Amino acid sequence: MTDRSFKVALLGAGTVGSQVARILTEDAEELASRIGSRPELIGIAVRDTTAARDTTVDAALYTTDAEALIDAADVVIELTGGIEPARTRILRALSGGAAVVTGNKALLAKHGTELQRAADAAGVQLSYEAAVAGAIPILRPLRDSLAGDRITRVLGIMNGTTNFILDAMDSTGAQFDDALAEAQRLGYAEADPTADVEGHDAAAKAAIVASLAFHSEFTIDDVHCEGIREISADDVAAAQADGYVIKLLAVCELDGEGVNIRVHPTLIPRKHPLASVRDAYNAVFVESRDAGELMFYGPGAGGAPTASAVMGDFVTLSRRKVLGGPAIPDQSHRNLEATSLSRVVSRYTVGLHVKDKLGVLARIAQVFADHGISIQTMHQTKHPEHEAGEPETTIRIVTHRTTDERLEGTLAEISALPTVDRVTSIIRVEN
Ligand SMILES: NC(=O)c1ccc[n+]([C@@H]2O[C@H](COP(=O)([O-])OP(=O)(O)OC[C@H]3O[C@@H](n4cnc5c(N)ncnc54)[C@H](O)[C@@H]3O)[C@@H](O)[C@H]2O)c1
Ligand SMILES: N[C@@H](CCO)C(=O)O
Ligand code: NA
Repeated sequence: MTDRSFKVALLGAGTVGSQVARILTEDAEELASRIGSRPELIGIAVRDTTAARDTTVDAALYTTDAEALIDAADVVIELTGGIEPARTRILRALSGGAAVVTGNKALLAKHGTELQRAADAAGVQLSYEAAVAGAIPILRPLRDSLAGDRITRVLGIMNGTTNFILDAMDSTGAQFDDALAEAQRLGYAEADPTADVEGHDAAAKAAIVASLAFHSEFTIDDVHCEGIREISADDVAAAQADGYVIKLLAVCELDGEGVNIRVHPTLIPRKHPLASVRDAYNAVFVESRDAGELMFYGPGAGGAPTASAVMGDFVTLSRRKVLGGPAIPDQSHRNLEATSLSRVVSRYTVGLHVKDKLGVLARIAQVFADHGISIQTMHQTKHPEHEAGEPETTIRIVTHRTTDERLEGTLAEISALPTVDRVTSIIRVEN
């Protein structure tokens, strides 16, 4: 079997692409045995062929002519990132009959349907395990291992940078800015960490996960997204005092006839399995009708770990190519709609900065009651006796379950009270 070969084109030789090139080169024999045919790396598309690179990879493979490479390939591995020209190149590969592996979450979360339709039309495989939670096998478990079950909810820590920051704040009491600087120093965060910190990276991954878990088509525009920039050391300390840890969670859950998809900072009990996910690790917690609760854990980023996921897809679809099995077509037959956040029911912690005066607490509690929100706990920080001026204090309220809409109305009224200075934080609580 291994005397036959097939042609592989790699697009991009950055953090992940360079690791894929290394594995394709170093493990050529082993891969040929696993696939049953020899993968021949015919070229690596880069922007600059003269840049310094890994010497284990044949320098003659680098080219700037991505299109010629794609047209000659049986399998295309896209690791350049961004929307264009990645989208056009993947469509070109698929329509030309090449199978495609990509880790491009930004592209999939925007144009996944278009790419899947192009793959279906050509009868070729499109695989993207690396796009969500790096090395962690999560997309194929959702699509294949759980194909006979019914998933009800997925909770995920799907961004390594923000988990590193929140973990540093939790374990050292660091402020957000200092933890972010440390994440940048260690190379976890991008030079421009906006997509990580604002939750957009996790939102793209949530859209991809929700599409597979609920057999429907969702894009990043269907995801409600809040980042972690507003989380303070005080929020983290208050969560700790109550037995919680703050994580940036991606939540995808059945909501009536639809699916609610959201990314936001969340308090989770310290005994929840997701609470123990430290540093830049990722984890995805899946709840389903028959399997019950499953957790997938591991490195969610980095060159070699992400290359492992790319290679897993590569070997799997190459085997299918060699053995002649059909590609797995689009699985979005349920056509569920994304639902609005306003009716999602959740518990909340609310921080308020207020005047420390007779009747303030009672007045605030009354507004919650007027809006039908039940308070679980209310905690007031002791005012330092030595401070000059009108005494002020911080109160922290944990609510029972309510809707986002109802909480918004309550806080609008509370913010307008003359004794209330400002709402310092609103964080959801997950059980
Ligand atoms: N780095 C990770 O931890 C990680 C994890 C999961 C998924 N991903 C995804 O994998 C992909 C690659 O990520 P990365 O970290 O290797 O990025 P990177 O920026 O390190 O590498 C991308 C490379 O592609 C090159 N490139 C960009 N446009 C090109 C073009 N038009 N033609 C040829 N080359 C071009 C760049 O010069 C760069 O060398 C992205 O889609 C990313 O979202 C990365
Ligand atoms: N910036 C991403 C890389 C992996 O997708 C993260 O921090 O998780
Ligand atoms: Na993965």
